[in-house]
Order: sequence, then C-alpha cells, then structure tokens
Amino acid sequence: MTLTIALSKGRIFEETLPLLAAAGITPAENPESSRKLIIDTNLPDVRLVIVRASDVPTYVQYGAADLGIAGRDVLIEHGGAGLYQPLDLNIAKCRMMVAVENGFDYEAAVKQGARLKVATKYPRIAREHFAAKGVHVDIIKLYGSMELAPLVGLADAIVDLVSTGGTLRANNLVAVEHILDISSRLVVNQAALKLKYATIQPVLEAFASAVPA
Ligand SMILES: Nc1ncnc2c1ncn2[C@@H]1O[C@H](COP(=O)(O)OP(=O)(O)OP(=O)(O)O)[C@@H](O)[C@H]1O
Ligand SMILES: O=P(O)(O)OC[C@H]1O[C@H](OP(=O)(O)OP(=O)(O)O)[C@H](O)[C@@H]1O
Repeated sequence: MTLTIALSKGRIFEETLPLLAAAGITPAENPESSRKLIIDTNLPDVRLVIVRASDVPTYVQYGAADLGIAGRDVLIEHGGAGLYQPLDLNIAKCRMMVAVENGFDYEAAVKQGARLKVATKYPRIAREHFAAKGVHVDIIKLYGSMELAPLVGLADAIVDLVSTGGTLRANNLVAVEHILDISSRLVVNQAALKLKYATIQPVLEAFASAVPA
C-alpha cells in the first residue's frame, strides 16, 4: 500500500532525514536542488510530497498525504481538523514571542489599556494570547518579514518565532513576552491510520525511537 508523506523544504526536511532513516526511508532526491514536488524514496511504496510548511496540515486533512510533519504554530493556526497528532518530534524548536522595537514601553502601553497594533503571520495564536491577557489588539495579518512592521510604523508589536534571537537583534527589536514553546509534530490522516495501519504503525514506531533528546 502506497504511503505519502508531506514535508516542507528547509529545516523540517533536513531535521526529518534522521527520522526517515530510522524508518529505513531515504529520499531519492534533495528537494532543495530538485524542482520536483513528488520525490521517490528507496522504498517503492513510500513517496514524499514537498509543500509549503503551512499547507502540510491541509494535505494530510484531506488525505492527499497520509502523514506529514508540521510545526505546532502551523497546527494551531490550521485548527487540527481530521488530524491525529501522535508524536512530538522535538525538531525545528523555537518560541512564539511578542516583540517590540527597542525603546517602546510595552508594559506601560498594556497598563494604560492602549489598543495595540500587532502584526503577525499567526493571527489565531496572537488573538488568543491577547484575549487571555485582556489586551485589546488590532491584528494585522502578514505573510513574512514581520520584524519590519514596527520599524516602519505598521505595528506596535509583532508575534513571531524566535530561535537564536539574531533576527530580532539585527532589526533593533526586543522580545517582551513568551507565548508558546514550538516544535514539530507528526500528523496522520485519521482515515489513513485505520486503513493503512499495518504500513503506518512501523513508521510511527521508528520515528518515536529516533526523536532527538
Ligand atoms: N528560526 C527557527 N528555528 C527553529 N524552528 C523554526 C524557526 N522558524 C520556524 N521554525 C519552525 O519550522 C517550521 C517551518 O519553518 P519554515 O521557515 O520552513 O517555513 P515558513 O517559511 O515558516 O512557512 P511557509 O513556507 O508556509 O511560509 C515553522 O512552522 C516553525 O514551527
Ligand atoms: O531567532 P532567529 O534564530 O533569528 O530565528 C527567527 C526567524 O526564523 C524564522 O524565519 P525563517 O528563518 O524561517 O525565515 P522565513 O520565515 O523567511 O523562511 C522566523 O520567522 C524569524 O524571522
């Protein structure tokens, strides 16, 4: 029975290679250099499909892929319908943070009850975070380069992923609040898990045995 695994290029693909290896799966090509979106593997019945990170849950939800790997950020924004999330893979680790331009008094703005303009690629996470704090916000949806928004007056704050902090530093921003710890998870189509149990279960076990500390 054919198994289709949805992955995004870049860090998720790179950090998934050891997990695939533990399941005896080696991609036939590197998606960074190949333009192909369907990548064969050494196993005739296993193939990889290369999609945008934020599209992985959609491919798995509709059964176009049986398995996928997606960040917790992406899974929260998607909502998780139709997905079984059996395993935290502990890869692509980072933190969802609120950040502002150096010198902006975030605490004072919050205390004064000012309405904050917040730019983010993660409207659901941002909305829930500020609602829980009782802070009124206008969410401005962006698709990337969030760090620019406070520097040009588009927003007072951003909600974005931080790993080393290098991107914030390079743009004169500081993190002021931690929202969530993020890592990537294995997601499985709920129907595929039942129909292809014998094929999927060994892959799941191999991934579980290879999760980095
Ligand atoms: N700097 C980082 N360090 C570690 N993990 C990260 C970092 N940035 C993002 N991630 C995690 O890796 C996942 C994939 O990130 P990647 O940069 O490949 O895609 P993206 O550019 O965010 O998504 P899309 O292509 O859909 O816009 C994210 O969803 C997040 O969980
Ligand atoms: O704290 P740091 O280590 O600097 O990492 C944080 C950066 O990483 C992510 O971007 P990414 O590298 O994925 O770029 P992209 O979203 O433009 O692909 C995120 O959106 C931040 O900009």
